[in-house]
Amino acid sequence: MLPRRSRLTGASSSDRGLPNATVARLPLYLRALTQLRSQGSQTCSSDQLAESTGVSSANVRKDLSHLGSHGTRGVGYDVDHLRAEIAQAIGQTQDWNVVLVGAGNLGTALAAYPGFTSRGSRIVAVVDADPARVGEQVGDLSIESIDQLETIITERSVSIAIVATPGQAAQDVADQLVGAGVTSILNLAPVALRVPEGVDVRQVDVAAELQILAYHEQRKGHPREEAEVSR
Ligand SMILES: NC(=O)c1ccc[n+]([C@@H]2O[C@H](COP(=O)([O-])OP(=O)(O)OC[C@H]3O[C@@H](n4cnc5c(N)ncnc54)[C@H](O)[C@@H]3O)[C@@H](O)[C@H]2O)c1
Repeated sequence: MLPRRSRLTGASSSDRGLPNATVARLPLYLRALTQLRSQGSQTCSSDQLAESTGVSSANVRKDLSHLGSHGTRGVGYDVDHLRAEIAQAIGQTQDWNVVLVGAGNLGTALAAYPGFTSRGSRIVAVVDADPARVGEQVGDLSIESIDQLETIITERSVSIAIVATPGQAAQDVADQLVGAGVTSILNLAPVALRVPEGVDVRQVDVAAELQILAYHEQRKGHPREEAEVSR
């Protein structure tokens, strides 16, 4: 039995190559470069990439230097070449098949979103534990039973899963996913998943992001309150 621990990918430097902070920004550059290309640009500067991604120019240059791309002085980066390099680095030279578990409010909204495909991930199955939901149409897919999970993962070459179940079901679902061969999980449920070594977990929590913004809002309000008191 492999050791299991609560594990989130992305908190520190990756031991497999690029720093995790760089990996997290590469999709932003790819999106910006795709847009530049569609507007007819053949070259771009680090300042342009910084502007359209919200990353500092210094970080853009540092991130791209990890790929061996340094640009040409006075010209910048070749858009097509850089797109190809980034796509290669983040594995977007192939489509990744994704299974989505939990066809509730959040799950169905994600499953019906058509924008993942153009960015390298394709939801190939939506599964749910509620028999009443099985057969219901979500976007192009019809909801399948959780009992089919293992077969779906094997037959459709799924390596990535999205967990959109209630928190109390998420660990059990993660165990089933890992048991069936999934090695990357995007967890939307508000629980820390325990997974074996070699399985990557990313956690997305909009409520936590809002709490961070609330913290900054509170800090912004603080000096104003002090100014009012001192008047
Ligand atoms: N990450 C975020 O920012 C964020 C935002 C909103 C909600 N959430 C979380 O996302 C999850 C889903 O939220 P929702 O509003 O869509 O909930 P929901 O209740 O509408 O849907 C949950 C679905 O999961 C299914 N389910 C339950 N147990 C299952 C199992 N063992 N296997 C397969 N399917 C199972 C249910 O039948 C249901 O269809 C919750 O955990 C919620 O807290 C996260």
